[in-house]
Amino acid sequence: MVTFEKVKTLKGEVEVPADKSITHRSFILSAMACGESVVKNPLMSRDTKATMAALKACGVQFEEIEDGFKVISKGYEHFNEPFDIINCENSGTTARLLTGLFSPMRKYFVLTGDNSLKKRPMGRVTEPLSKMGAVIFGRNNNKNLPITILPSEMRGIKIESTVKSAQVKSAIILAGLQIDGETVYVERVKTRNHTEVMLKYYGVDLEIDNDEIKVPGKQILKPSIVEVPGDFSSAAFFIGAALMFENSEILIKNVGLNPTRTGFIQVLKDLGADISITVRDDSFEVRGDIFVRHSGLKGGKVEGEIIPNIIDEIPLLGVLGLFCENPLEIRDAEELRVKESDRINSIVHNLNVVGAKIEEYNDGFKVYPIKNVNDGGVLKSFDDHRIAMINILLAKRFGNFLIDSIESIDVSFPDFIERFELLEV
Ligand SMILES: O=C(O)C1=C[C@@H](OP(=O)(O)O)[C@@H](O)[C@H](O)C1
Ligand SMILES: C=C(OP(=O)(O)O)C(=O)O
Repeated sequence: MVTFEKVKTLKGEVEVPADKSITHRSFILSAMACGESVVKNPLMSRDTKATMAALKACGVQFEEIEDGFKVISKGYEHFNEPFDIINCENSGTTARLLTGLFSPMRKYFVLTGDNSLKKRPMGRVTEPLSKMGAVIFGRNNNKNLPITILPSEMRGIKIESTVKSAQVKSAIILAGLQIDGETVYVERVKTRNHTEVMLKYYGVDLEIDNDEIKVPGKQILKPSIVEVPGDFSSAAFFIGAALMFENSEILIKNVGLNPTRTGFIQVLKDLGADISITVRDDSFEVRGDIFVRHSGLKGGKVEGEIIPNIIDEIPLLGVLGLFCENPLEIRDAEELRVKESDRINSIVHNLNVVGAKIEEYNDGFKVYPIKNVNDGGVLKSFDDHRIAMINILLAKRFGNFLIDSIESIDVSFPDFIERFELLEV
């Protein structure tokens, strides 16, 4: 059990750890290129270490340098067959992207994960990859880890997205660029586009034509130098905190501001939040600073095409619902049920513990402004890093609440508490 002292106000400047999505991709794309790439300022967390370990198991070298890693590879055509099972730990991004990466390699791979990841859906990648010719077997009728990838003959075809997932899109693209023919991925609702943006930076030819991503086969990646910006989804906890703690003012520096990730700012501004951004650099992935001042929020309904853009921030948005003038309703977010925990269930559970009224739907929830905070209780983190960080915010805002465990923050933001406490006044 963990407890925290009640905090009133937060003030000052903070930097957040490097972007998790971009770190995974910078390791993977550097490994696919033939030669020496450099990844500066990567996130070194449980999830990204799992991706690095998997690539090392295929013979890719990671040499530590002062501000990151040199990645030395013979290119994707010359990956070694791993000697052992690959453990993707807690990371959906590792499992899905590596399934796409490995499936055309004509080698034998076995992928597994921790107890949470073994429950998360893999059919969303094994099915389309199998349509492209991949031979993949897995537990529960190929729907769950562990999975086995066997040698196969894949070819480019047209794949229509069935889930709103950047991980699925990325898996198909990573496979498509290694095989014969053109792969077309049709994405009806836009998801984060780091894979597309970064592949172009690594010299890959990719055509984006409305909702179609066209990937010519048999492409070569050129070794590159990348610097990973701060993670918007980690910055979101400070944006949310400034709006939860009265009189707060926080400047968050050097954050990735890719527009397919920053919908949370738009949603909050629509609710009445005082947030401004300053773009500093747009050369690799756009980045800049975010300034947030405590302000009143109106409430309302958030649904539709914005949802994939804010998917990792929705549980936090639920907490902000407590501080809105009117109820805040989230719909179309059924994907939350298959994250590290069932995040709809997790948020409903914890907001009930603090004394809020909250209605649960299959695809979301409705939070009512909080009237009477309970005297105390135990918040549960469900082994989910984003829920654990939310619980820390709730415990510091209301006092008196215990949290069952916060170890999972290692997955994306290992020093969250230290950075948060520097802002407390
Ligand atoms: O591609 C990525 O890096 C991610 C995509 C999203 O998952 P889905 O693709 O399952 O929506 C997101 O929730 C996850 O944190 C990271
Ligand atoms: C869902 C997440 O990550 P992943 O799918 O990579 O486990 C997350 O970081 O919130």
